[in-house]
Amino acid sequence: MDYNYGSSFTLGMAVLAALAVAAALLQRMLKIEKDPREPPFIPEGVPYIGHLIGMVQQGAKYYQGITDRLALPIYTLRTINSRTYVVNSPELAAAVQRNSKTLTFNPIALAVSSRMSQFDKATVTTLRVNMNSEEGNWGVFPETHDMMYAILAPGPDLEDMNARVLTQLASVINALSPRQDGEDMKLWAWLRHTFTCCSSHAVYGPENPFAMNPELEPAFWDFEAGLITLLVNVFPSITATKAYYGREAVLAALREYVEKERYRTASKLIQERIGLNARYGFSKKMQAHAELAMLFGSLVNAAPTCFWLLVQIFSRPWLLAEVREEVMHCVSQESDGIAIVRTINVKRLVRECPLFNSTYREVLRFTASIASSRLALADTVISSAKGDSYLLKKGSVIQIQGGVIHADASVWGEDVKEFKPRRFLASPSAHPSAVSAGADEKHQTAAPEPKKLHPAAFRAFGGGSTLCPGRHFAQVEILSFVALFVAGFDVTAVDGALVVAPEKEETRIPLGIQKPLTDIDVRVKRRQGNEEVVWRFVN
Ligand code: HEM
Repeated sequence: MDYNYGSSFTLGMAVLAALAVAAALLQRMLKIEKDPREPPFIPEGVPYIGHLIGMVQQGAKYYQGITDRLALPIYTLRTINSRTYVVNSPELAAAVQRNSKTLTFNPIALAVSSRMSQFDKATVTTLRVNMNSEEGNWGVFPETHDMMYAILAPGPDLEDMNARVLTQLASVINALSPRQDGEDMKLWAWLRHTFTCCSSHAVYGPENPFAMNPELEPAFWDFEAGLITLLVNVFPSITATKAYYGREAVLAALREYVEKERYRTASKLIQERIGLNARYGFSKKMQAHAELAMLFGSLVNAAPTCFWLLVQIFSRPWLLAEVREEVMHCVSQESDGIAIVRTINVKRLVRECPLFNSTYREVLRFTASIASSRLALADTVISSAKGDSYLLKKGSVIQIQGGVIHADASVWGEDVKEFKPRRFLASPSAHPSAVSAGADEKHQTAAPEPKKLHPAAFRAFGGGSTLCPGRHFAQVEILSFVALFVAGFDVTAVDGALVVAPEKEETRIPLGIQKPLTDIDVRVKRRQGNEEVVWRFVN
């Protein structure tokens, strides 16, 4: 007995000792040296993983909750043995963007895209070479970046893409019935379909994957809806079934697109992308997989932005009347003896319609709660013009929380929660205090000397070296489409009442413009005198 007791006691002691040593080792491994110059650490409920649980469970709301409690311009969240710095102020966002040599996006892009696009090992190795331009401007990442920004900047290549999308959009709208009683439709579903077809035609050409495989569209949107769970990558075929099979279908269609060289009729952007990846030795399969992220980026934001812009304008008669007046100045008319042709001048829409463009930007402020991410390649001190400075340690992730900045009353004014079409009226960077407080939204006017809004405060397109290169194309497709509705159509509820904006879908981790939570039924009717009009765009 004694012997047995003694041996189990000894065994118990040994196990306890082993556990104690393991715990001490673990604690040492997980210990992170805090530097007083770092942004303040936010205590976590559960040691090491409390913030991770919060981020996964609450997503964007977790960050907003911390800001509501503490209102810090920047803070640190400890995540196991690493840290995430969360940036909430435009001044510090600009400072992060300025330090683009050490605070870079590409390692994060590589991690996400290799998972999303299922790159093989050889491709990941190729992508990694000189990824951060350490040895000059070569390598897949640096060259793709420069090529895309050049092609999508104002110039002949962009004009070509614009012309392609405008022809498509006009033909969809011209096909709308001239019947007296109009056409009823589910607005979100219709816009999503229209933009999937027209934008992919403009970017990927007439033989784009959706044109060749009409059943692909629902598969693509299944993939889009479940992307975050898919990226977590824990038994994705079970945990994110629809997204998983959606991605499989899109990847198969992209492989066929590359295999059959259907990109030969695509925009210069896609021809150059595929050519560049081929030069760097990507297999045909990987050239196709690399297009998944581009397809995603070019499709997911235009349709919801267009939805909100249409709904915000058509739900306010005063706004519709004023925007219509602006837009009609950009419309010319001729008759070919058979039909009346009305042409919308797109350049004038962008330059000469201040309220329309201000409403567009307010829609983006209101619905884009996107975070920009960077990885610290070296210890970096960032300082704002206000004189505060912070140390960001090597190996940490930095997140600029666009949604939190877009909802910050100290940046936008006390009316930050309201949708104010005139908010951006005084100038693209005018401070919203330009809008006289107290007046109703119709009668607000731009003040004579508006306080400047910080250039990094408007975050719908990100900022710095990763500022969305597609923003010019997006502006043209969205403004043109909505302008045509404003000029030639009435959009109401099916009973003729004003349309009412639905709630926004509160996805936990928004990857783009928030979508409507529910679709709305609308009646689209040609305006009197426009029944037989053929619409065109000139770019
Ligand atoms: C309303 C529409 C759009 C919105 C709100 C939007 C927003 C964004 C945002 C937030 C980023 C990341 C910026 C960052 O991390 O700092 C981005 C990147 C990007 N966008 Fe857009 N985008 C839109 C339309 C488009 C379109 C139509 C295209 C292509 C034709 C496009 C192509 C891209 C590309 C290629 C990148 C990656 C840039 C890089 O890797 O550096 N976007 N966009």
